[in-house]
Amino acid sequence: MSLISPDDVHNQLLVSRVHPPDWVNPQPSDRYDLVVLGAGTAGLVVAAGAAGLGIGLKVALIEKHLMGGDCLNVGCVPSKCMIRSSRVVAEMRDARSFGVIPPDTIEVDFPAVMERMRQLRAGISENDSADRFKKLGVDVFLGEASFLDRDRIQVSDRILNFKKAVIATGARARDPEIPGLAEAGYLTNETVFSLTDRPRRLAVIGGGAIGCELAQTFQRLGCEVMLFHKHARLLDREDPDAAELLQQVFLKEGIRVILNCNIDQVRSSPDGKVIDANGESFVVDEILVGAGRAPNVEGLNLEAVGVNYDRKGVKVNDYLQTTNPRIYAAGDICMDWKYTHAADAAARIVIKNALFSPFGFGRSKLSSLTMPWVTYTDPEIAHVGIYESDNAELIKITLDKVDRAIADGETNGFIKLLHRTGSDEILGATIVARHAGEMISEITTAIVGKRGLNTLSTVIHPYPTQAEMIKKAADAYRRKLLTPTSRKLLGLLTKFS
Ligand SMILES: Cc1cc2nc3c(=O)[nH]c(=O)nc-3n(C[C@H](O)[C@H](O)[C@H](O)COP(=O)(O)OP(=O)(O)OC[C@H]3O[C@@H](n4cnc5c(N)ncnc54)[C@H](O)[C@@H]3O)c2cc1C
Ligand SMILES: NC(=O)c1ccc[n+]([C@@H]2O[C@H](COP(=O)([O-])OP(=O)(O)OC[C@H]3O[C@@H](n4cnc5c(N)ncnc54)[C@H](O)[C@@H]3O)[C@@H](O)[C@H]2O)c1
Repeated sequence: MSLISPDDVHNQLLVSRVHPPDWVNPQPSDRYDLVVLGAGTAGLVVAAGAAGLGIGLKVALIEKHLMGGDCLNVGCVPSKCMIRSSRVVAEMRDARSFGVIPPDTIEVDFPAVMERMRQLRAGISENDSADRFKKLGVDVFLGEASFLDRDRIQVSDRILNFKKAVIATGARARDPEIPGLAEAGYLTNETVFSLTDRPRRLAVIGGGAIGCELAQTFQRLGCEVMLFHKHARLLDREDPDAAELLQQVFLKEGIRVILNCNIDQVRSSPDGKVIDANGESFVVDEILVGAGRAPNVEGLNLEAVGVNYDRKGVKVNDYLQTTNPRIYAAGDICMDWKYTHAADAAARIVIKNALFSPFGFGRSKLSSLTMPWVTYTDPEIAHVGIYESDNAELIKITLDKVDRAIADGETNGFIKLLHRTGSDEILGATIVARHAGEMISEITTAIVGKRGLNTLSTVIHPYPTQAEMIKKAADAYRRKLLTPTSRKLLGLLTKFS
């Protein structure tokens, strides 16, 4: 049976790279300096980073399913490919406002959208391939890893002795435990990208990152989408104005958003799957669940090595060390930040702390990271640092003041920038814009480089770009500094100039 469906040429290429069917696990070394469990982003970065140093470290990497993990196979990559197709649809629907006459009907060839995604995903997969890691000097083992005792890990018929180990086994869709849901059947991120036919009516459970990105994508690709969310607003952990703006976009695009929802049960009927919620019954063809994540701890036998965990994942300290000091963890298995770039950053910390910090000297901390994130809806919502708080002053600039956004017809958005009261120190920002993800790094760079709004206001931004919004925010800060006295002083200066 194929490891990922459909069993077409693209998925065959993918599998040939990330879980080659004819792979023979190597004879293990006597003792590994590092054994990495899980070959998603975190595991791959740890293994490549340690082996790639060229200092003779013995590194083993174990993967039970597909190397590349969620991001490549069933997460970031396939979702962003589909989002791109769905943006084309949105642009075509909106074409008249640009003076372009669209065809009478805009047809979406859903199987072709999915095939494009599979083709691009297979193309990208080489980077995460077993062959590449073998060439880097990593011993790649395909099979399920399990700790035997404090020194040994078992994978299939091989036993690996380790000095240090890294748990990077990631997370999976959390079962929302709704009566009847399992019996009726549902999709998760592990199965939704295998669809080849478009469901006519799709329910999405969960209005977080997965739910929002995919609800909009499927609606634009021609499904009737109903989005069920527990809380009073979508993306409830994001800036409320950003979430409100997105909600308005969703409603305008025809997504049915059911908020404050409590799903009583799911049942099957001749007409489809019925969701009973908030006193109503909703009939759909497929249900996609994006209701948070559960850590992949099962089968690891963590008890044998004294690694503590709970329903949120493996417990780590700020150095990413588990309760067994020789075992570290990185990525979705142990972190609240469930992002590929966060897994990557954590993996780098693990390499440093596990291998290059004798007696604990020079260790790096997870809490020292400045972590941005982006929800790739349209418009995108990007965030870094703090949200609005009493100790910070807010500057808000809307995109309708930015020439390039006006020219692009993309004025639905804003930047909210927070700086320390009485100083130009940037504490956080939320950007809502079509390409907000491309803009947030300027703010992250400023925060990491300890540069404030005074510096940003001296940075020349090419005209016309939407990122000028950031410069406008910095200029607004400078204007706030002008007091009646300083204005008088400036007046005097002009007199003598
Ligand atoms: C739909 C979706 C879209 C996303 N979009 C984005 C995005 O746009 N940007 C972003 O930054 N993040 C995104 N994410 C999150 C991102 O995919 C994860 O944060 C990232 O993949 C975490 O990497 P990881 O290495 O910790 O875990 P994973 O990628 O889950 O990798 C863990 C690996 O361990 C393997 N494994 C598990 N148990 C064992 C075992 N016992 N033995 C051996 N191997 C094992 C698994 O098979 C898996 O390959 C998205 C996630 C989803 C679901
Ligand atoms: N662009 C990105 O970086 C990106 C994209 C997708 C996913 N991710 C990562 O993947 C992780 C998982 O995403 P997610 O969307 O599953 O989790 P999430 O935690 O972001 O959102 C899930 C939401 O579903 C709600 N929910 C839970 N049970 C429910 C129920 N029975 N009915 C209605 N609503 C319910 C929760 O209250 C929550 O708000 C996220 O933490 C995110 O970091 C990142």
